[in-house]
Amino acid sequence: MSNAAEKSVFEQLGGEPAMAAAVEVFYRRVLSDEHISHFFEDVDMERQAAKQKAFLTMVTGGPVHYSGRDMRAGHAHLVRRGLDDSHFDAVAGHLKGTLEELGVPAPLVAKVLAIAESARADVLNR
Ligand code: HEM
Repeated sequence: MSNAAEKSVFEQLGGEPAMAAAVEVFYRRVLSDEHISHFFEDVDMERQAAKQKAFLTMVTGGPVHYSGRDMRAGHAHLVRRGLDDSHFDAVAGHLKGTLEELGVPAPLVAKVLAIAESARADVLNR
């Protein structure tokens, strides 16, 4: 694994410690955005932190593996509450902003966003 191109984006970002920093920034951004923060109101804090970490680890190809069915099931109740493309776009935007704030190189940011984008249909249950 000496070739960086063979590493997952998760590893290229710096693995676990980088994820911890990213979770903090991402969490702050999402919860301070009134367009999407209401979806997180009834979610308990501990579970929320784990969710954010799972989110970032998953979209960067780290050691968390949810199937498409899990992503569908995990967001189905949110879709019933109106979750749509505008909310997905907002979360993707915060993901981008988080990585940029942490100084992640643009090509790597683009890779992460492409991975996140690939989950859109499942997250929105369509
Ligand atoms: C690439 C896009 C996304 C990924 C990879 C992702 C990932 C995840 C994961 C791994 C979970 C935990 C599932 C479980 O075990 O229950 C989860 C739950 C959740 N997601 Fe997402 N998510 C995405 C998009 C979104 C969006 C756009 C929103 C809302 C704006 C959102 C809001 C939530 C909430 C509120 C929960 C917790 C639900 C609950 O506990 O009741 N997610 N997400």
